[in-house]
Amino acid sequence: MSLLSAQGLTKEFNGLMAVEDVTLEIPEGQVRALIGPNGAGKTTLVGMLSGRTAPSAGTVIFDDRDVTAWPAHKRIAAGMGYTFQITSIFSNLSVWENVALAARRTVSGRSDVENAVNSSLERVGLIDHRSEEAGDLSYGHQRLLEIAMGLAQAPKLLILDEPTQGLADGEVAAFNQLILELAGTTTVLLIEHNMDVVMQVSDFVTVLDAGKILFEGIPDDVKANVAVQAAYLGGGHAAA
Ligand SMILES: Nc1ncnc2c1ncn2[C@@H]1O[C@H](COP(=O)(O)OP(=O)(O)OP(=O)(O)O)[C@@H](O)[C@H]1O
Repeated sequence: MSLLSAQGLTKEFNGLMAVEDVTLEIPEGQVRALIGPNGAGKTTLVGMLSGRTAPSAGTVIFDDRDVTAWPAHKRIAAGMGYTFQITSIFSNLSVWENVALAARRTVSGRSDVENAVNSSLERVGLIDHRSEEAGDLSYGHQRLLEIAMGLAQAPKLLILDEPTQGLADGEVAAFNQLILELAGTTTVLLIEHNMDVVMQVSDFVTVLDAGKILFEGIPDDVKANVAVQAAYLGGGHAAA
């Protein structure tokens, strides 16, 4: 069964088709990667899925409900979580308190919030940093804190927007491990430029190019596809 289903999603900006007639099904438990060259429409598509961008046409069904007209906060409450940007981290609050603030948006009751915060910090490997001021964390740890803030909301679907950007190699490896551990319990939509990460953690890949789906398949098939190589991976020749 699909947890998220998008049909015919389209976004036009003053005549420019940023996303055109995209239909997408994400089954429960899947780690789905969304890739594509700069300007392909990834951010616009995810904006329509998460409620930050109103579509020009199309529908979004999440967890069996038509959420197309729902604002972002209502979708978050229904189980659609996405990583917070570092800009939404309060740098002079502790790591723990930042995650608690996120958790309180969907989890109620003191002990449930505490459990959500502790387990999220454990999952991303930041539990030993819980008392530190968030602003004192390294860049890589701040990115993991964003993920912990998303996880603390106990999402059915976790949307990660370029989570490995700016991470050191060792931190990327830790991120991969985290996603592999989440797989099966949390459905993940991952916008990612790092192809090694995509190959290692995703079950299925959607390739967007010029606002349309160019190809969908398992990572090995995406890697082998000539049109994808031409559009995105920088090699080969597109089929005519
Ligand atoms: N608010 C807007 N107004 C006008 N055009 C926009 C707006 N947002 C995006 N676009 C255009 O829509 C197209 C898709 O942009 P989008 O940011 O969704 O692509 P992307 O795949 O996320 O790119 P990147 O990988 O660089 O983040 C681009 O041509 C962009 O210039």
